Amino acid sequence: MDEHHWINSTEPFATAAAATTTTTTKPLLPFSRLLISGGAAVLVASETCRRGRLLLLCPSASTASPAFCEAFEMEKGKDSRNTFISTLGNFARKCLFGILSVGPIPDHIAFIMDGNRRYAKRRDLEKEAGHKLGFAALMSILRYCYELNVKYVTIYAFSIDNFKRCPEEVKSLMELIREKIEGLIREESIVNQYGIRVHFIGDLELLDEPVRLSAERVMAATAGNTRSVLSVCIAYTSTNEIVNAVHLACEEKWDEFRILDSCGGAYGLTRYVGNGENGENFIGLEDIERHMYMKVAPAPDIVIRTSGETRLSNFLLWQSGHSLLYSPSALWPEIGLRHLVCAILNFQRDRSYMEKKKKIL
Ligand SMILES: CC(C)=CCC/C(C)=C/CC/C(C)=C/COP(=O)(O)OP(=O)(O)O
Repeated sequence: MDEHHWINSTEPFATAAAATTTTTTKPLLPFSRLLISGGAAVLVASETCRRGRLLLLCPSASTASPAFCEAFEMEKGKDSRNTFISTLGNFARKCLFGILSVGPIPDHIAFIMDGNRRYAKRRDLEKEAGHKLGFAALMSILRYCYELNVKYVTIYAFSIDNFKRCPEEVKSLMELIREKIEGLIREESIVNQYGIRVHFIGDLELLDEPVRLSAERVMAATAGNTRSVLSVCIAYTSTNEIVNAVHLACEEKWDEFRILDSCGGAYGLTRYVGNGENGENFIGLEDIERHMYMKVAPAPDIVIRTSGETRLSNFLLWQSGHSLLYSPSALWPEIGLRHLVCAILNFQRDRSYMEKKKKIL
């Protein structure tokens, strides 16, 4: 085999097309390997082979050298082994989920994705690579959640405090987030596969325009999806959410108050400020909850924070008063099926304990 070239693309056809002009030596996408041998160029990507789309770039495959053909056959063999293992894995996961579903499945799981940069640092990678791997981990975990019929998933993607990071990091993270947001509505995306409605939660005005526009596009495109809900908290903190909700609730009441008062007889004043027993609270719990960004989902049953941290870091403070907290020591890119299963088992144990306790009381 003469040469191996690595190329940076997830699109097989785009990759193949790009391969004629662009190659780099960095293995950015381990699955995509371009073998150039004996005048034949073939895209040998496990992903691609699995979907049966193997692309020959040479004018005729018969021009390929024996070395090339041998390498090609080896890749095909490896691929069928991988397919077998992944089919077996899917089957085992289905069985496991069937057993788990005998007990109660949480309606809503929230994730604080912590540890992308530490993961990158430990492996001598760029921070951005850590975030990319974090996104890949997120996609797997979302798939497991939706396979388990978890109706609501919420993720902490970017806090208002994260804007204080160095400008280059914020810029590259925002660019990555924009790219990933756009990807959410591609045909083959998990959002389309599982009919997920996506909400972006937070003070979206703080985002750069391209990111905000992408978020709005995704919200509009998925507004008709009803199977599950994904809430992406971005430019979000709980304190900001609460202050904003109180502010909107006050404005709403103030408008009502003015309308009532304009009818004469200080009607608004009597109703809200109080007249003996008839007086109502100016602002009640429901008035605030109606204006929370997170009104799109019930309170989370479980909050999972990776990297062993047990702080909430200004995430869903209003909503998580009764949530079970689960904090595996794995960094976010390392999160996997076992962590999700452990969290759900903890939830099921806690639920049955709470039910027993209620009966005793
Ligand atoms: C759907 C969508 C757009 C998702 C965005 C996904 C994504 C990868 C967001 C980055 C989240 C983030 C700041 C993680 C925390 O790691 P950290 O930087 O705090 O790492 P550290 O804890 O090691 O410092």
